[in-house]
Amino acid sequence: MDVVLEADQLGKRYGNTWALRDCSLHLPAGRVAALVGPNGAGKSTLLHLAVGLLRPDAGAVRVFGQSPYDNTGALADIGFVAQDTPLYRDFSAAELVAVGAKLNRRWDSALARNRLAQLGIPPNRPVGKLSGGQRAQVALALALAKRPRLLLLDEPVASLDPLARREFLQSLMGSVAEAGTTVLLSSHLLADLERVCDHLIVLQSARVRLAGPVDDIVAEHRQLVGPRHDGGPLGGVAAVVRASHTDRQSTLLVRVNGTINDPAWTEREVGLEDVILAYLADGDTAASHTEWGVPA
Ligand SMILES: Nc1ncnc2c1ncn2[C@@H]1O[C@H](COP(=O)(O)OP(=O)(O)OP(=O)(O)O)[C@@H](O)[C@H]1O
Repeated sequence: MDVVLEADQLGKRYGNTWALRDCSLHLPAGRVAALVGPNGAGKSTLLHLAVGLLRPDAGAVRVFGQSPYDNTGALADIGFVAQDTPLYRDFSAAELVAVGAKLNRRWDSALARNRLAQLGIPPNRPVGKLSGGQRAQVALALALAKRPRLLLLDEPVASLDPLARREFLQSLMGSVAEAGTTVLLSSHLLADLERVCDHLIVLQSARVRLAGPVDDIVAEHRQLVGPRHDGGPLGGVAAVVRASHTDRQSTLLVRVNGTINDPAWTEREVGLEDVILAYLADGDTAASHTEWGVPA
């Protein structure tokens, strides 16, 4: 299994606060990975470390076996679209495509032009005068034209309308499947991610909560409904991720490590979105309450 991106006890700190901590994960080649987590969880920080814009304060990140901060040569193989898709605002889309051709080894101008024409993006208007969604489309077309082996996208579809979002994700899937590109994209739109991603990384409060292939993650989790359960071991259950109770009944989202043989429990399969929400639901906000001087 070729590993494209690997983090080992990776950490980044701003002052006394860790934006990312003890992050260990690997992303195999050819995967389309979703990076999810609440605001401030550390998603952009991880992407910025992976593209060499930030230097780790602990541990290491390697992309194609190299540290991206120390080996700028590796950047030729990485495409990155930052959050809010920054672009040179006085340049037109056509000019940006032409500049890209001068700056990149494997640039596919035809791909960018065709995409932007199909989307009806005016080629000669300064991109600063396009709508936010149109600007995002320009940035994405440029990232695809680079023909990267690893594509990092920080909330790429946040400013797109629903139709454009669907179209973008479909065409992203098409072009990455054709070229075998590995993709890591952060988003809050879980339903979109469930459709297109085959790998998942969940960050919360600067730490990795869950990471791995989507099929394995879904297969390892179940919803159990049964008599009220206030703790204690359950056969076949490795961990209770989330529990809700009425007087007589408990509904548990669990990670299983065997067969649930107790007939008192009704077992149901769960979707990826349910699993993600269960992991994110028990967020730790105590520190924030302390900082604001209000009771938790
Ligand atoms: N330049 C900075 N200086 C100080 N703290 C920062 C800086 N950049 C990020 N942080 C902090 O690091 C943490 C992680 O931020 P990050 O931008 O990685 O989160 P995120 O998961 O991408 O959030 P969002 O979904 O809101 O984009 C947050 O607590 C944030 O306030």
